[in-house]
Amino acid sequence: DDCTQLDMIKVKHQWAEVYGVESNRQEFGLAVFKRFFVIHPDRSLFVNVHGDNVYSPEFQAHVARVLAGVDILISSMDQEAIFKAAQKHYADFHKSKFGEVPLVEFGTAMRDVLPKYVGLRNYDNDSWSRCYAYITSKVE
Ligand code: HEM
Repeated sequence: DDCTQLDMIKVKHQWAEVYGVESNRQEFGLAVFKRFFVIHPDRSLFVNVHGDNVYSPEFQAHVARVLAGVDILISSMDQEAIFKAAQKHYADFHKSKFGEVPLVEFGTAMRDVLPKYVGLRNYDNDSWSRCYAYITSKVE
């Protein structure tokens, strides 16, 4: 299913609660990665960023970089040319260094954690599913 204009508005708005100035984005990111490692226990790709200790400064800095990437994708979702360029940048980076990465599992981890940070009443799982699929869709 498509990530519609309305889905984008909702996701951007809810993302602001998670990642905006008044949020605790570091705590959110840590929760996502903890959940991700439950779903996908293999941490071997993350040795360079101290994946064995998610509380280490090295891993926390990695978390910040990934969330910044998610922020760029979400922010540019409705500006096709910029979005495509950003998406290609991350796709090429992961592909050249690691081959396929478990993006579906990462999305599940995000959606498992999001309701706690967005607020259950506002959280729209369907919009997040559709737009996460969009931002992680295959690039030509
Ligand atoms: C939408 C999803 C994702 C985004 C936006 C994203 C973004 C990023 C960014 C911005 C970096 C840092 C690049 C740099 O060094 O400047 C990174 C590194 C990395 N990402 Fe992702 N990522 C995503 C999902 C994943 C997933 C699911 C995996 C699963 C294995 C993964 C594995 C890695 C690894 C292993 C690194 C490098 C760690 C190191 O520095 O050694 N990423 N990612």
